[in-house]
Amino acid sequence: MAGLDDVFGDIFASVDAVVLFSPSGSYYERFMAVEDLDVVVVGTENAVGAETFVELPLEFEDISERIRFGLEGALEQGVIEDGDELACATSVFGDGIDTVSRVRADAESHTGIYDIFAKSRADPEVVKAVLELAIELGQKGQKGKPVGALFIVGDAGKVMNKSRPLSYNPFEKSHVHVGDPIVNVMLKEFSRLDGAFIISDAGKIVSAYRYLEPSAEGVDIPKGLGARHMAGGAITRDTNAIAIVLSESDGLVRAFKGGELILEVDPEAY
Ligand SMILES: Nc1ncnc2c1ncn2[C@@H]1O[C@H](COP(=O)(O)OP(=O)(O)OP(=O)(O)O)[C@@H](O)[C@H]1O
Ligand SMILES: [Mn+2]
Repeated sequence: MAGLDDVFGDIFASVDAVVLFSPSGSYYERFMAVEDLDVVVVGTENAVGAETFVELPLEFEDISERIRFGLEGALEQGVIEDGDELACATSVFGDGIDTVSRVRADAESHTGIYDIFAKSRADPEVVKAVLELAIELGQKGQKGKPVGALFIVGDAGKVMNKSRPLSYNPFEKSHVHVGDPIVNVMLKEFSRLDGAFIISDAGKIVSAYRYLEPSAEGVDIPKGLGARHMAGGAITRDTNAIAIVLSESDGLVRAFKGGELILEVDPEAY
């Protein structure tokens, strides 16, 4: 098989590190036995007790997302560097690792996605569901027309204290959660209406039609955007919530945390 090693070997020749996605213990040990090799383990938990570990809040189904997200986290934690050549090994079909992909770490492609998932108070599944919903709304609009929407996720008690109702709250006595298909239909329907959705750390829809009243002092938002983005950004400085905002005017989905814009994605690119 020397011939195949020559060809496939290019994938891992002279890499700076090997990144193992959720390896088994014995698989990890085999890499640790290789001299002078930097090994980074990425996964939802550090099941192998790896020295260098990057936590993924979710086991991403999409392989390129899984790798992109893992590398962004690894860059953030300083365990790899911009420009590093990496052999990323993950499972695509089975339980074990079956695929190697050579990827160059690129700090420029930083999306901020790691920050909103890994460092938020809210459950990562909830953040993901709301982000997906905003992206879907951005792609489809409401009956073909562009819509805007504002979702405030996490730290709901404090957010409620810094806001007031614009109208009766249709979620008042309900116990519904983001991610349920029926709830997503409701949220899309209500997105035509004014104000913000307030969502708890665990994903419960606490309220719709909420008018946010944070102090907006010193919050910077991109030029051309108005009150929705200002209110969304500012509430994340006053509380530990994150804001996910779909702009009706430019169609982009943005996320704010700690008063800062940390993620900007074009729904059409998904
Ligand atoms: N303080 C607030 N709290 C909750 N919702 C708000 C607040 N201010 C504005 N909105 C909502 O945002 C909508 C759009 O407002 P505006 O055009 O000023 O925002 P924007 O940042 O330019 O967003 P877009 O890009 O979607 O137009 C309003 O109709 C209202 O529903
Ligand atoms: Mn506007």
